Amino acid sequence: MEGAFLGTDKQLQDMYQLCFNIPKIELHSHIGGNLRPATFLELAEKEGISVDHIDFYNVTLKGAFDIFAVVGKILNSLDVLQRVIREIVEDYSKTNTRYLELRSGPKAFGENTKEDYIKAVVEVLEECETLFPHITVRLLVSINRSAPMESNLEAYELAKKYIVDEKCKYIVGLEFSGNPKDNSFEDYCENIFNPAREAGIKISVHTAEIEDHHEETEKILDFKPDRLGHCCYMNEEEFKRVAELEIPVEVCISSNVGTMNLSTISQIKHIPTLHSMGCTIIPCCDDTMLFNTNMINETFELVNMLKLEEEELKSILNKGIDAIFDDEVKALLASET
Ligand SMILES: CNc1ncnc2c1ncn2[C@@H]1O[C@H](COP(=O)(O)O)[C@@H](O)[C@H]1O
Repeated sequence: MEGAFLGTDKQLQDMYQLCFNIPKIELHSHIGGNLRPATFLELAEKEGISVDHIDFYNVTLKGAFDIFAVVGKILNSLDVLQRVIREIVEDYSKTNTRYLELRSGPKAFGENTKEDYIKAVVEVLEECETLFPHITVRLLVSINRSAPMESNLEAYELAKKYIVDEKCKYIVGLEFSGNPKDNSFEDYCENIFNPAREAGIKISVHTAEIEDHHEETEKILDFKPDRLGHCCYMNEEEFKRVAELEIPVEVCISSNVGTMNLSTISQIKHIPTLHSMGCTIIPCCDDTMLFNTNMINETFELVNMLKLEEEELKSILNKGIDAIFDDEVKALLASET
């Protein structure tokens, strides 16, 4: 594998093959951003919703939230939700992803409640165990910074019910996401994240996805989530704290190129910085549909970005196993590698 970065065709092919073969884990994957493109177009047509305003070749942060607005209209029943999840799991399984933590905010469709949404996810994940036996799939319940507090409180109560009271193996934590321009992490600590932590619920937080959010970043690092997502716009002090606190970071290369308005992957600096400081980094897709990506691609781009040899890649992926939220599966995956 040595010299793969000089980039002869054979070396690149070998590295790509390795990125396919190597067992992968995905810890940052939003259901609403992972529809198959064909399914998205089929559903939009069925609902008579125009997608002409969407530029799929250049998805920026604004473009991403334009797409989520459309997804919110077409992903409008439990049947569609279950179909979408089945397709997502099948596609991840085909990329040799062995463990997948999906994330989503529960929604009420028509007569159905948000709890019905959670039940439908659990039901289809159970079904996927038979359909796609080589991949284990779990859910993080999203706390959405763009949604009203009441709606997030309901999502939290549901997460607590399924994780703590019912010990449902399919739901393994909370995550904080949504349009980073809306509200602040701190707004959700008193009613959601502090009690969640006390109840033993694991938490992943989108952090520094946009510029000049240092005040929020400080509060997030003070809280010390179990994992962070993105960390695109941190200053030196913040990177140092992530390293000292040993918080694993979900890194999403293709997504960052889009949301940071970059023209090439080589312009990404935060991932090499995190890596050079000894942080655990886990390559993830974020939204496969929006950023036209998959786990093989994200792994391959990480290898190129950090100029990794095969053993270094294995070591990064192995370290990531320790960051997954399902402790039982963690032990199983660790024993297999
Ligand atoms: C591009 N980077 C991102 N930054 C912040 N939040 C994101 C995101 N990508 C996705 N989401 C969050 O996930 C929701 C869609 O999935 P669900 O409807 O919950 O399944 C989006 O509406 C947004 O809140």
